Amino acid sequence: MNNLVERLLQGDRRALARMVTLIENEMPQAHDYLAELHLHAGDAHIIGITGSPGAGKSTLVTRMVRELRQQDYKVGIVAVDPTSPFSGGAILGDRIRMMEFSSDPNVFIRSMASRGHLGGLATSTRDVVRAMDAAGYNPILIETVGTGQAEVEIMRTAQTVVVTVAPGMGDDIQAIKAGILEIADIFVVSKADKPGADQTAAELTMLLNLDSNRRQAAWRIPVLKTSSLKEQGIPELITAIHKHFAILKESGALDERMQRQTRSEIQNLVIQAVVTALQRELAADEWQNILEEVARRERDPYSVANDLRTRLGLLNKD
Ligand SMILES: Nc1nc2c(ncn2[C@@H]2O[C@H](COP(=O)(O)OP(=O)(O)OP(=O)(O)O)[C@@H](O)[C@H]2O)c(=O)[nH]1
Repeated sequence: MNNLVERLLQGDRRALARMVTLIENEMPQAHDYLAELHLHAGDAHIIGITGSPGAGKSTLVTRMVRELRQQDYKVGIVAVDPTSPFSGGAILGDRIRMMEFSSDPNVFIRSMASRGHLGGLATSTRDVVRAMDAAGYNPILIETVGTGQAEVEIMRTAQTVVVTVAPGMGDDIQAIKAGILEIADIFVVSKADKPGADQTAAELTMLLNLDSNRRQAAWRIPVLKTSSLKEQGIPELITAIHKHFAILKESGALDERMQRQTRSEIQNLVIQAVVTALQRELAADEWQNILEEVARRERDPYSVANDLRTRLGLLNKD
C-alpha cells in the first residue's frame, strides 16, 4: 500500500492534509489513492449546512463542532465557497474557527474554493470528504455559502442537509423554494435571539406543509430555532441530525441515496474521461473550424458528434 495512504488510514493529519492538497490540485495520482481510500471509507455521517450569505452558518457550524466535541466525536469540516477564487487556507469565518480548534487533534478543517476543479467543485468536495472519512473523521460537516445551483450540487454529497435561514429573510424563503427546499432535511432559523424568528419559523412550516412531494415520508422535516449568540438550540439540532440519520438507515433511504450518488459519480467520471479524450483528439483550430462550419450551416452538430465518437472509438448508435 502507498505510504501516504497508509499513514492517512492511521489517522495521520499531515498525510490527510497532503492528500487534500493533491485532490484540490487534481493531481493524477489522487485517483489511485482515492481508489484505495474508498475501500476504507463509508463510516462517516456527512452533514451539509447551507443558507444565504450572512445567515449565520459559520458561527452555527462552530457551535455545532463544540457540541460534537463535547459528545466526543472526531469532526471533519469542509467549508466550500463556490464564489471565492481563494482556497487552501482561510475563507469564510474560518480563520477564527481554525484558531479555536487548532490545538484539537480531533477537528480537521479545510476550505475549498472555485479555483480549478475541472471535474467540478462538488466532485472535489466529495473526494476530500472521502479522504477525511477514511482518516476516521465522523461526522463530516460540509458548509457552503449561498443557495445557488453549485451549492445544491455540493449538498447532494451530504446525507443530512441543514438549511439555515435568518429571521426576517422572507425573500430568501421564496428563493429557497426553488432548489434548496427539495434537498433540505432540517430547517434552522438561526439568530433566533433576534425579533421575527417565530414568524420566519411559521412561514417555513407553512411552506413545508404546502409541499406534498416530501422526499422521504418516514421523516418529517423539522423547523428548529438556534441562537449561536445565546448558545441555544444547538444540542437539539445535533439530536435532530442524529435522528435523521438513524431514520435514513432504518427506512432503507440511505442506501437509495448513496446508490443515486454513486451512479452520478461514476457517470461523471466517464463523462470527464470522454471530455479529456476529446480535448486530446482535437486541436484547438480543428475545434474552431467545426464550430464555424456548424454556424455556417455547412455541417450539423449531430453528425459532428457521431464522427467524433467514431474517432474516439466509442460505440455508434445503431
Ligand atoms: N444576533 C445574532 N447574531 C448572529 C448569530 N449568529 C451569527 N450572528 C452574526 O451574523 C453575522 C453573520 O454570521 P456568519 O456566521 O458569518 O454567517 P454566514 O452565514 O457564515 O455568512 P457568510 O460567510 O457571509 O455566508 C455575523 O455578524 C455574526 O456575528 C446569532 O445567533 N445571533
